[in-house]
Amino acid sequence: MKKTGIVLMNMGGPDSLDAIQPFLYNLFSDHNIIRIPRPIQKPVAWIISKVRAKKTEEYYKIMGGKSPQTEQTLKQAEALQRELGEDFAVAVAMRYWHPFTEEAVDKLIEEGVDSFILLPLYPQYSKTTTGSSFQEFFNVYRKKQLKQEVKQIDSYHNHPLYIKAWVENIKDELGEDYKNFYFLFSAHSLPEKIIKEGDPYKKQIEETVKLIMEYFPDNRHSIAYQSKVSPVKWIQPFTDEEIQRLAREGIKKLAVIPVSFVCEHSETLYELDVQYGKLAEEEGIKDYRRVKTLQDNPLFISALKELVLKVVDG
Ligand SMILES: C=CC1=C(C)c2cc3[nH]c(cc4nc(cc5[nH]c(cc1n2)c(C)c5CCC(=O)O)C(CCC(=O)O)=C4C)c(C)c3C=C
Ligand SMILES: [Fe+2]
Ligand SMILES: [Fe+2]
Repeated sequence: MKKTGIVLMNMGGPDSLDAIQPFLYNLFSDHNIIRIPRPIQKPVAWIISKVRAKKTEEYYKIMGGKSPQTEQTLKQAEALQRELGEDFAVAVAMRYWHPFTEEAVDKLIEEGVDSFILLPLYPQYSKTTTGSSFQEFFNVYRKKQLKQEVKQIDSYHNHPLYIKAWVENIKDELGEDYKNFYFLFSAHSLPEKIIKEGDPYKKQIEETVKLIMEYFPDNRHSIAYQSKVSPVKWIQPFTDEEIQRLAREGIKKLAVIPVSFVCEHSETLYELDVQYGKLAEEEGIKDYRRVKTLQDNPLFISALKELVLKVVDG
């Protein structure tokens, strides 16, 4: 019987306070995410990770000492495995922390898979995220001299079930009162240069938002970008500045929708909930809500299943 290996790709997050610096070192060593001249990338990554770890530690402490990303991604993998059944084997491949891509590939080889499907947990494609995970997979694939067929799913920012999962989470959070909320979609920002080089990420975010808003024709909305890291120019408006602008406009009921994320981590639990929740309160926004990420929402897991089956049917 043939078996297909699903490589469920995500960023990964520190699973303890001690893991923060090595996690950051792996991240800053990646030329796809931050372009430091190659000969000095690793030593510079070591220095930046040492410095940044101190700041980052503060918010992982508030989150209970670790990122919940790994646990939630493993839950998504279990749910997808149940949906797909025994002709498939699902393994999680994290880019910057355990379980790493090589661990996922070893697990799938042990399970005897005949082919691989690469499935990123990034609905919108960016070469900094999905592109980097694909590259890492092919590094491992070449190193192990594998021969199995590989297919990849680049993005699914407009998949109807992915859109419906967001609609469901928004209505679950806001209830009957949803019509009275301003919707602020917050996506991870990127250096402007990457978009100018042709990265489809921003266009795909805009399309996801347009499709979600077809279900909410009477709500006002806008898009903003969060989590700028380096001193270069990043895509704007920034989420905190947009919250301040909306407060000045007199918005009192604000729903923030973390549209580029499918599980919880520092960008949602610390930045959106703690930092921007406080900012919204200070700015006079009376009802600030943050819609939860999709995690193992059955509609989202069905979207992933459909994407896989479409590739298999080919
Ligand atoms: C250095 C530049 C970075 C780019 C470009 C970038 C793009 C990018 N990131 C995500 C999603 C996540 N990033 C997360 C953490 C994180 N990202 C960067 C840097 C860049 N990201 C850093 C330094 C960190 C560590 C935290 C910090 O020090 O601020 C996470 C959370 C990990 C966790 O806590 O579990 C996510 C998720 C996307 C989607 C993206 C581009 C589209
Ligand atoms: Fe990031
Ligand atoms: Fe980030």
